Amino acid sequence: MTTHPDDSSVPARLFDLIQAPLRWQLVAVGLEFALFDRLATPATAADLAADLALDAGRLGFVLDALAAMELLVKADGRYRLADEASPYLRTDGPRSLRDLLTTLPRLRHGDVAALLRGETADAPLDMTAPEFWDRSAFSLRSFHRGMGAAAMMAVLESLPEWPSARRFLDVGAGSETLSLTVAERRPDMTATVVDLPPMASRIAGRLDTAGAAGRRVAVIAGDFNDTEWGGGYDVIWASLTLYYARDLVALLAKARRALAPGGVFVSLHEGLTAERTQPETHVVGRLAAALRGQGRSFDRGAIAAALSAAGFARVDSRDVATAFGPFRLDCGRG
Ligand SMILES: C[S@@+](CC[C@H](N)C(=O)[O-])C[C@H]1O[C@@H](n2cnc3c(N)ncnc32)[C@H](O)[C@@H]1O
Repeated sequence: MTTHPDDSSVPARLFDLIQAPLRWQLVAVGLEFALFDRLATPATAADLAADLALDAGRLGFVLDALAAMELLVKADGRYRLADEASPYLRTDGPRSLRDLLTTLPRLRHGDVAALLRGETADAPLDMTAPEFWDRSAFSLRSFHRGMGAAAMMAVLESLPEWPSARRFLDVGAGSETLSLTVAERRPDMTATVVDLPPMASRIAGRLDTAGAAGRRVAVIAGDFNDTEWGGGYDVIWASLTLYYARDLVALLAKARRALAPGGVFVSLHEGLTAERTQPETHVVGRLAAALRGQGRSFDRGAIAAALSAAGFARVDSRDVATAFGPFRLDCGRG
């Protein structure tokens, strides 16, 4: 979707950046006007403009630009949602990223100059408000359904312990999606998620309507630092959540105690390198949060070192490429 994908020279990258905010705005406009849902069936700009009370000529420019980005296909003057984009951009798509796309930019984008000057350009997040947790839950579920769970399942299914695993624990799960996928794919397994009470209640609500697989997923509501997790887990998973450990080594030691003999603790987090200037996805993506005083990224090797300090006899680490950036996988055994 970039102008010159083969040219990574500085001028080409700078020129491309002029377009980047426009690309994002086009997607945002597509969501705001439900263009992607409407174009599940082909329509002309005039058809759509009449429905939306917009000017057909101007709408045509927007639709052409979305077609240039290969999110729409234009043929004989009619536009339709590209097949490849459909599961992600339709509201009812099985992997709809709509909730993620409408919430995450509010956190990631910001007035960098104002934040740099120390002016608080945005209202602080109110973690006591139900709306905060609703938005987080919708955003995380969308992230997990659209891309997170697929990448995480690929990691889990690559573990040598996975075929014989029976009990799975997801610490700081954020949604039921990963555990439900485990339960659906593996009728011989049960899963447990731990999350803070407001998130746990939203997860439990979804599981209630998730049928037989949902009944094999248990929810523990509480702060993972203090709550009892039970024990005997074959695989304990923690992704993008260890920032909230009060004492990382103590939390990992707790995970180790909760493992069954032969079990494995698996962490998937960024691992910053090059003096915290790489990978770009995480450094730039988390810039606004960092400027708001919420910078929480791990350095590469930090989790592996904490696993050793927590008593794991064997720690293996490798890089994992995902649609949402490069990550470091750290596994603790023994
Ligand atoms: C960024 S999300 C990550 C969700 C998911 N693991 C993933 O990889 O996408 C962090 C999750 O950790 C949960 N969390 C944060 N602090 C927690 C704590 N002290 N105890 C339990 N869960 C916590 C949040 O509610 C949220 O669901």
